[in-house]
Amino acid sequence: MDSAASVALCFLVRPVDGRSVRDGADGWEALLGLKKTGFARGKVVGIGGHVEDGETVAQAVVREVREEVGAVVPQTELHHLGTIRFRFPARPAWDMDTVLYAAGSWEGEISESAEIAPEWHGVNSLPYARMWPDAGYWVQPILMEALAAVREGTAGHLSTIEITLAEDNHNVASARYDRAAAGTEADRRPLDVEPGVTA
Ligand SMILES: Nc1[nH]c(=O)nc2c1ncn2[C@H]1C[C@H](O)[C@@H](COP(=O)(O)OP(=O)(O)OP(=O)(O)O)O1
Repeated sequence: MDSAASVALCFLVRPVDGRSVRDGADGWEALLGLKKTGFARGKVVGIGGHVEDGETVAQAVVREVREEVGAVVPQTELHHLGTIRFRFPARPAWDMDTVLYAAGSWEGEISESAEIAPEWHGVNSLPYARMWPDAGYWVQPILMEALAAVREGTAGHLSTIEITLAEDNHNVASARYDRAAAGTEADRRPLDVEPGVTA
């Protein structure tokens, strides 16, 4: 049985100061965070975390964003972008199935928490040297999907990404990125289902 943990991440995106929502990718930045505690401490990561018992995936990502960086994202503002399967063959307890979202609208100020120091980065100038080595395979393409969803409201593509970590649980053994055929707007709705239940 696949016992990977259920995790959800949300990329908040905004136009760079003085730029318009119609600008190309150079005019946009995304919220990442320096992990200060526990798993992946010292790495720059996406904002999010584990789905807890009794929560839907969408409820979990809203809660994690609020806990980690203080922003309140209405579930109606979540754009579903796809899923990443992180596999750690040398440490299967760390396996994660991670649902990806974007949001371009939220309430409250972004602020630091005990777990995360938030950092805005241009979507074309990501801090790869401070991220997981696998970030180079998937973060930028996912942010392009995020921009399409948030800026243009297009249905876009749902992505399925498979990252298998090397024996050191840090470097990449293999990476695969599949973009589904462009979906419908309905595919973009928040995944309002319990973890493990197929939407
Ligand atoms: N290879 C990898 N590359 C990457 O970029 N992010 C990864 C990754 N493997 C795991 N992650 C991310 C997905 C998820 O957001 C996070 C899980 O870390 P944590 O255990 O810290 O989760 P939580 O923030 O939920 O912690 P809790 O608050 O204890 O639930 O790590």
